[in-house]
Amino acid sequence: RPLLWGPPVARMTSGMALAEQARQLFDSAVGAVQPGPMLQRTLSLDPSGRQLKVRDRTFQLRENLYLVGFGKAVLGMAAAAEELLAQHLVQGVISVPKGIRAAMEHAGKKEMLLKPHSRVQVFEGAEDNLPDRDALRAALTIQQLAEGLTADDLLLVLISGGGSALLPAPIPPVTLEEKQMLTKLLAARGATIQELNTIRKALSQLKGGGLAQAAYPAQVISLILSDVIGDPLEVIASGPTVASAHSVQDCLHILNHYGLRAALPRSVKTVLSRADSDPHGPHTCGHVLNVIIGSNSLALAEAQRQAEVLGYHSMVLSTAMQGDVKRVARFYGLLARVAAAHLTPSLAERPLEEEVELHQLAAELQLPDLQLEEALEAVAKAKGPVCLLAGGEPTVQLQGSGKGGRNQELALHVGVELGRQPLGPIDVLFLSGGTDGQDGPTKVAGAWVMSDLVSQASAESLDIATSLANNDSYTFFCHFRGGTHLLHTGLTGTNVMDVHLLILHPQ
Ligand SMILES: Nc1ncnc2c1ncn2[C@@H]1O[C@H](COP(=O)(O)OP(=O)(O)OP(=O)(O)O)[C@@H](O)[C@H]1O
Ligand SMILES: O=C(O)[C@H](O)CO
Repeated sequence: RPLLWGPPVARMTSGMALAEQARQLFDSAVGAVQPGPMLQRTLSLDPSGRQLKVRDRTFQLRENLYLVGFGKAVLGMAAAAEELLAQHLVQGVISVPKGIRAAMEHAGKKEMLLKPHSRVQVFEGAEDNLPDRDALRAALTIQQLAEGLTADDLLLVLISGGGSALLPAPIPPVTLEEKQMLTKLLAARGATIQELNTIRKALSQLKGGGLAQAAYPAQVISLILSDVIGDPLEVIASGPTVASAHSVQDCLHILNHYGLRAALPRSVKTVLSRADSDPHGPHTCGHVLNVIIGSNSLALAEAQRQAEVLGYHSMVLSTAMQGDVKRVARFYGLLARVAAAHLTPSLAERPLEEEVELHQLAAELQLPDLQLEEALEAVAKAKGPVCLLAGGEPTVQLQGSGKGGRNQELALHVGVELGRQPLGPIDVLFLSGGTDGQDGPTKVAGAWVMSDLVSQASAESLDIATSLANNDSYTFFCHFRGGTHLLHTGLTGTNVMDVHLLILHPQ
């Protein structure tokens, strides 16, 4: 790929060349949160091979190491952990998504696969991110392993997004089907991941610190790849190694809010009413070390570094992008317009109205870590190509029956927004991609657009409004310019939400 390492950015002008660079930046973000490098950064063995260092803590190894894991990125994490610690590993059990081994083999990603004689037993389950019988079998095997440990043992727990569905262990008499149904209903009614996981914790034996308690008195080291904004330990995969702080009142409030309280199965009511009188109270986790080993901000930091190597002035705007994709797209459209005017103050009039709307929208979106002022100041000083980065997980209100994902839908909306405003002599590119490589139920990670999207689409007789109304962004991008605006990465083996890139390149 000569373009990727080709001439400096200042001499690159064509859209495809910019797209190549955007793709390179996206790849560098994903590369920073690959399981192998992340584990190697976190774990190290002393020269005798008998002491395991995890950040600033040390643990004695004497063939006493066990491993469990659950989540979409856990196969590669387990492979990397076994590579490093094989001589001490007694036994392991992981629960990973259905078909992931075949997909990784197919993609030639050997580093994501366990060796043929691995001591780690693999369960695949939770198709469509819903708990199922296979995931239940995995959870019971993990629970048995944890319960059999002694004070001399060390349990390494590998956790990533998707872990909740891959570790279902409902508290009797709640059944798997009841839990599945409740999870589905809450998700369909728009419950946030915090709300969803509060309910999951209340109904589970292993979530909310339950796994850590099952492993007691063994020492527990939990290595966590975050797929939740703000990296809250108790929310990611429903915090199986984190003391739980939710109350029954919280659960009832959530169930009420989504109109589910009246129709609750008797079993769920029974478990919730018992929780209030639990004599042991919340789990304690003094024997646990929880470590976040990767997150969206780590991925963005690497993309920012890489952008600067390529000659861009680069800034991270936010790692907490959330809210409806249409509003997030409007935000990026306005930002592009205002930033473009800052880059060419002599040519463009200052877009005061847009600036006011941009700040209003930023306040409404409530992005806790947004660096808008700082970014605009940096752009004003830049006098050259600029790359603004953000991450998070906007939401799509599904109305149509088309095929798409939130990244492709966001990119399509941003393309429309970019077409609304004069941007002056500046090439603008926006890219949105899911770091797991799979945007919704499609085979691509996302898409990229430039400010000529609307005119190009109409030249190709493609109707953007209809595609958007039907949530059909994937079909749109498959046709648009022969599919060249789709971001094909294949499954990446990691998962730290989405990455957004806004490039402004003076012509
Ligand atoms: N046709 C569609 N158009 C746009 N978005 C869609 C469409 N179908 C599904 N989605 C969105 O895809 C998302 C689910 O896909 P995906 O599995 O990538 O996300 P996820 O559940 O957040 O998992 P992860 O955190 O691993 O990315 C939901 O947010 C859903 O609204
Ligand atoms: O598994 C889960 O609960 C979600 O992916 C959030 O971590």
